[in-house]
Formats: sequence, C-alpha cells, structure tokens
Amino acid sequence: DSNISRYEAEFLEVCKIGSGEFGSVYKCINRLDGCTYAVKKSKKPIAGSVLEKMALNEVYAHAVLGAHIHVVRYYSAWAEDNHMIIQNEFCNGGSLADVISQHMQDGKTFSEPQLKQVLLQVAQGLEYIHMQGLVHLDIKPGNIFISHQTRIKDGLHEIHEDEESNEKMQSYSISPVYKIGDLGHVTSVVNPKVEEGDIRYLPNEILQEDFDHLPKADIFSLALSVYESGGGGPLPKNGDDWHRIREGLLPPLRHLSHDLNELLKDMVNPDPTQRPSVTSLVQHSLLCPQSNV
Ligand SMILES: Cn1cc(CCO)c2c3c(c(-c4ccccc4Cl)cc21)C(=O)NC3=O
Repeated sequence: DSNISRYEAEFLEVCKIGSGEFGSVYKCINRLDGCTYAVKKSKKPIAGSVLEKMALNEVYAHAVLGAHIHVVRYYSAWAEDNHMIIQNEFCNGGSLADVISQHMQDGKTFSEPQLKQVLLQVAQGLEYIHMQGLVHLDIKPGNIFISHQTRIKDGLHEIHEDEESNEKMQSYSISPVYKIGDLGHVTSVVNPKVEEGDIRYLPNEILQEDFDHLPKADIFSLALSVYESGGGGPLPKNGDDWHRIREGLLPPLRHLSHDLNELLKDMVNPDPTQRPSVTSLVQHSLLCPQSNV
C-alpha cells in the first residue's frame, strides 16, 4: 500500500480530543475546505472479528443516517497503515459528560428548561434513527455532543475559540445544539446484532438478551442520561442501586418539577412496552416550546 498517508495529506492535526480502548480522536482542519472535523483513528480490527463488524457497522449506520441536526454528521472513512479512520462533524462544545463533570466540580446543575432541551433534542435525533429501523444502544452523556453557534447580525456561523474576530463581531450566542454521536453499537431493529452499551445506562431486558423492544432500550438510556445531567449521578454500574433503578425506583430530583420526574420514571419502567415511544416523547406537552422558556 502507498506510504503517503491520506490523513496527513488531507488534514492538519490540531490536538487530541479523546482517547480510549477504541482508539484516539483528533480535532483536525481539512487542508482543502478549511473546516474543522473530529477524526477518530482506531487500530484496524482483525478481519472477521467482532470489532471489525462494529467498525463497519458504525460506517454503515452513518451512511444510512445521512444528515440530521441531532445526529453527528459523517463525512468519510478509510483504512491506512493498519488503522481505520472516520471523519465526522466536529462539535465545539464538548460532550454532555464533560458538562456533567464540570457541574460536579462547581456544584451547578442544568435548569429544568435546559434539561427539557437535552431531552427533546436527543429524542428528536433518536426518532430519526428509529424511523430508519435502527437503534443506537449506547445512548449516554459521553456520546451526546454539543455544538454552540453564534448568530451574527445576519445568518449563523460557527465559533472557533481561536477566532479573535469574535469579540469585534456583534455576535451573541444562541442555545446549544445536542447531537447523538458514536454509532458503534447501532443495529437494526428487525435483525439485531446487539453489542451491549455502557452498563450504567443499560436496561435489564437487554442484559437478559430480550431484544423484542430495542427502541425502548434507547428510551431507558436517554432517561438516565437526562437524570444524570440533572444531578442524579453518578449512576451505579452494578449492585443493589443498579437493580433498584431497574425495578423502576428512580429517586425524584428535588429541583425538578413533579411532571418531569414522572416522565423520567415512565421512561425507566421495568416493562419496555410501558415506556413512552420516542414519537410520543417529541410530542409530549411537557417538552413543547411554550412550556420550557
Ligand atoms: C472524544 N470526543 C470529543 C469530541 C468533541 C466534542 O466537543 C468528539 C466528537 C466525535 C467523537 C467520535 C465518537 C465516536 C466515533 C467517532 C468520533 Cl469522531 C469523539 C469525540 C464526533 O464524532 N464528533 C465530535 O465532535
């Protein structure tokens, strides 16, 4: 194979923005279009292995899931020098997990209107995924990315922290946009190949290998992601606390309304058929615009 790296040829690597057993993610500027992207480099998985299936799965899912404002946009993927590389939309506001750990440090938390925005926007992204006959299966704060845009006098334009012109521009920031990322566990509802997601956000039926209501597993994980964003974390990985939540016992968050606490409780109902569908969520009176100003 040619020893010129497409990664080096096409991108200027700005900095590493994440790493884990999956590989590393870099903030990169494309030399041709000048735009910023998130580029993940992972060791090329062994041919025929589960990891290879997941890596291909992720690319197939992105390809099917075209463009939706609440799903991180995919641009390209390729293999080079024994690595898999995927180029995605860069979200400049970090992940929901970053915001939660920031809140833990400075003792702050999301307000009710902000939490409703997280719930509504991620539900809209999930509705798009479910409508394609797919499920995410790893919804969690670490996979929900945030994009801040500033609206200048006329039109929208992304802020880049290194852009000194911001203060001169008459710009003001508008509310953040939440986007579902990391499609590595995405599978089809009809012919599921389930790779379990993060145990802290997983409903019990998936652990029991009951895959008859997969879309409702995403609803369960979304509820716990919002619950943790509202200060209900850190969430248990096992033990009695883990099982209590799976029995539907979710201690109410005191600074939130009874209605929002009840909605989150409905979303973690032990019986997946009793949890609201994503369509009923996005139309829920509690989440519609006039109710959360
Ligand atoms: C760790 N990390 C930090 C970020 C930036 C958040 O401000 C990030 C992104 C992505 C991803 C990502 C996740 C899974 C697969 C591929 C990618 Cl590029 C990971 C990211 C992604 O697809 N888009 C991102 O912004």
